[in-house]
Amino acid sequence: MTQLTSATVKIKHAGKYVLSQGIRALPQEWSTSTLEGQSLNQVSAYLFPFGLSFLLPTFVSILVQEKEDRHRIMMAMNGLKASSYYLSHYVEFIAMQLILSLVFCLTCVAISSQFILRTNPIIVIFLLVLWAHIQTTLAFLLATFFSRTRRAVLVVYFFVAFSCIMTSVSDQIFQDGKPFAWFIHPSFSFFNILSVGITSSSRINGLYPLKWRDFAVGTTLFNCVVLMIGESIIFVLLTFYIDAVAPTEYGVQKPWHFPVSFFFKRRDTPQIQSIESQLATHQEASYHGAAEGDQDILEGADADVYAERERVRSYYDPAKAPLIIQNLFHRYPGKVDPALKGLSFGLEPNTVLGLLGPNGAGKSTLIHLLTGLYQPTSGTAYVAGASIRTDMPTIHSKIGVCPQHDILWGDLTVADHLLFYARLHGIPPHLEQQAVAFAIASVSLTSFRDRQVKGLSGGEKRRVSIAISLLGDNAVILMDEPSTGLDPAVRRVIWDIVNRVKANRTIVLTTHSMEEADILSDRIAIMTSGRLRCIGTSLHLKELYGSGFRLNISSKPGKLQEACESIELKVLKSFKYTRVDKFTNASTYEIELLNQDQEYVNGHGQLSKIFSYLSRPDQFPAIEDWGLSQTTLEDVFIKIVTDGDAALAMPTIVS
Ligand SMILES: Nc1ncnc2c1ncn2[C@@H]1O[C@H](COP(=O)(O)OP(=O)(O)OP(=O)(O)O)[C@@H](O)[C@H]1O
Repeated sequence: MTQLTSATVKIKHAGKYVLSQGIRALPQEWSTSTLEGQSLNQVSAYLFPFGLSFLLPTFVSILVQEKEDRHRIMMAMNGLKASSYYLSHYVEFIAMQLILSLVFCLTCVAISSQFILRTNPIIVIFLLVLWAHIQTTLAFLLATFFSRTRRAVLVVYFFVAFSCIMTSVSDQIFQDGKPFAWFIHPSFSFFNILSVGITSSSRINGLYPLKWRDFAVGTTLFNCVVLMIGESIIFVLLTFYIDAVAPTEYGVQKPWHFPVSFFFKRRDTPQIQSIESQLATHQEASYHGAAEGDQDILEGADADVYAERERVRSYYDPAKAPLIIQNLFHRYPGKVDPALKGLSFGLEPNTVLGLLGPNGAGKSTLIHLLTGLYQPTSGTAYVAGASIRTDMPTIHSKIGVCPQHDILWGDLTVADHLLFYARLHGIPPHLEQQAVAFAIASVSLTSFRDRQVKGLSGGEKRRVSIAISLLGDNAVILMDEPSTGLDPAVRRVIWDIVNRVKANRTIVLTTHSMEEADILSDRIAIMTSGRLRCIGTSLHLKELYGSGFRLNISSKPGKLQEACESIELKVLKSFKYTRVDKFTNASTYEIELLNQDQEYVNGHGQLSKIFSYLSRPDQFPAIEDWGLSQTTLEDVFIKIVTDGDAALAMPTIVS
C-alpha cells in the first residue's frame, strides 16, 4: 500500500517528491521550551557548583576572624566549651547555607530548571541539607589551618574555584566513567549526584528524574552519599584534634599523641621525666603538709613567701579566701622548664593583689590556669571553693576576666556584649537585664548602652571589658593590665572603677605600671621565672627591699659641681651616704641614704635637719630645686628582678 502510494506520488509530481517511512516522535506541547529547558539544564550544571559553594570561604573567614581577633580565647576564658562553640556555628552555617539553597531553588523555579521542577522535593531537600552539612564541617576543618583571615579567604576561594572547574570538566576527563577515588573530594561526590539528577530530569533524554531507588546500596550515588557522611564525621574529629594540637598564639596546645598519650608517656626524655617526677613529689608534699623539695621552688623567695606557703597549706576555707593557689606548677608541652614553679598564695575578699613580674614571669599562665584554658601540671587552685581541676563550670560563674587587649565585636552594642557574656556566664534569664544594667552602671557607661562598640574611644572600650568582668556576683576578678595604653586621665577613671568594685571581691591585677600597682593594690606579689619572689603590702616591700631615702638635687645651669659640693659640705657631712651616679645628668644629682643611716636619720631627728638646712636657699645659691623621697615600688621591682636574673643562671629543679 505504501509502495503504491509512493509510485502514484512519484508519477504525479514527475519524481519531484517521494514518500519515505520511519518513526517520529509525536508533536509535543512544550517543544519550543524544550530547547530552553535543555540549555538551562546545561547552564545549571555549571551554575549549581558555583552557586552552592560560595559560602564556604565566608564560613572559614568567620571562624578564622574569631581566632585572629581573639574572640575565641575570650569566650573560652568565660567558659565556652569547644563543643558549644562549634555547635553554635554549625547551626548558624547550616541556616545560612539553607537560606542560600532556598534562594537558589526559587531562582531555578523562576527559570524553569527541570531538575528542581521534576525531582522529588524530598530528595532535593535531602541533598541540599547534606551539602550544607558537608560545607559546614569542611569549613571547620579548613579554618584550623589558618590564623590569618585574608590568607584563609584567598586559599579557600581558590579551593572552591578549583573544585567547581574540575566538576564542570570531569565528564570530559573521565569519558569512560569516574574512578572511585574521584569521589573522595566531597564536592565531586555531591556535584556528581547533582549532575546525574540534572541529566535524568531532562525530558529530552527520555529518562526519569532521580528516585530513592537510584540511591540503592552498591550504586555510585549511594557510595557518594556514604562517602560524604563518613567524611563529615572525619572532618569534625580532625577539627577537634587539630584545634587541640596546633600551635597557636593563645590557648592550650596538647601533644600530637594526646588521644593515645598513654602509649607515649614513657618516651619523654630523661630530663622531662625527671621534672615530671619532681613535680609529682612537690604535689604529694603539698597535700601532706610536708616541705620536702621546697628549696628548689622557693629559690630566691623571702620569708613572706615561706609564710604564705605555710598559710595556704592548711587554708581551705573558701568563705575566708575566695582564691587559694596551692603549689601550682605548669609546664607547657615540649618545654623543659616549667612556666609556673610551685606558686602558693591565698587572697581574702576586698583585696586587690598587684601581680608584678617581668615578661615571661608566668603571670598570663596563672590567669590561663585559673580560667581553665590550661590544666596545671600539678598543684591546684580554688576559686570560691571550686577546684580548677574538677569544677571549672562553677568557677566560670564565679570568675570575671578583663583581658590585656579589648576583645570586642565592633558591630555589637555595649549592652549586646554584656548580654552575650551574661548568658555565657550562666546568669538566669530573668536576672540578665538587671545584671547587664548593673555592670554597665558600675563603669559609668549607661549613656553608651546602645552604642556600637566600634564608635567608642579606647578608654570606653576598656570600660566595656571591665564591665564584662564584673558581670554577676563574681568572687574573683582577673584583670590583665587594665589601663595599659590609656592616657593619664582615663587611667584614673579606670583606677576609680577598680577601687569602687573591689568591695566583696578579690581582684588579681597584673600590670607593668608600678604606679598603678602601688595605688590600687592591697598586696603586691612579684614573680620571676615562674616563682613567687615576694608578697606583702607595698609599704612592707619598700621597707624590706628599699635602700632608704633619696635626696634629689637640681642645680642651676652649669653649677652642678658647686651644688654637689655645697650639699656634701653643709648637709651630708654627718651622714653615711651613697652617690648614685646612674641617675645623674647635666643638672641633677641623686644621693641615696643607706638603710642603716635611715634609722639613724629617723632616730636622731636628722631628717628634719636636712629639711631645715635645705629650706634656706641663700645658703645654696647653686641649687635650683631639691626633693627627698622614699624608695619606690619600681626600685623594689628592679632589685627583685635583677636578683631573679642572677638566679636564672642557676640550675632549676632538674636533679
Ligand atoms: N602557649 C605556650 N606554649 C609554650 N610556652 C609558653 C606558652 N605561653 C607561654 N609560654 C612560656 O611560659 C613562660 C611564661 O609566659 P607568660 O606568658 O605566662 O608570662 P607573662 O608573665 O604573662 O609575660 P608578659 O608580661 O610578657 O605577658 C614563658 O617562658 C613563655 O615563653
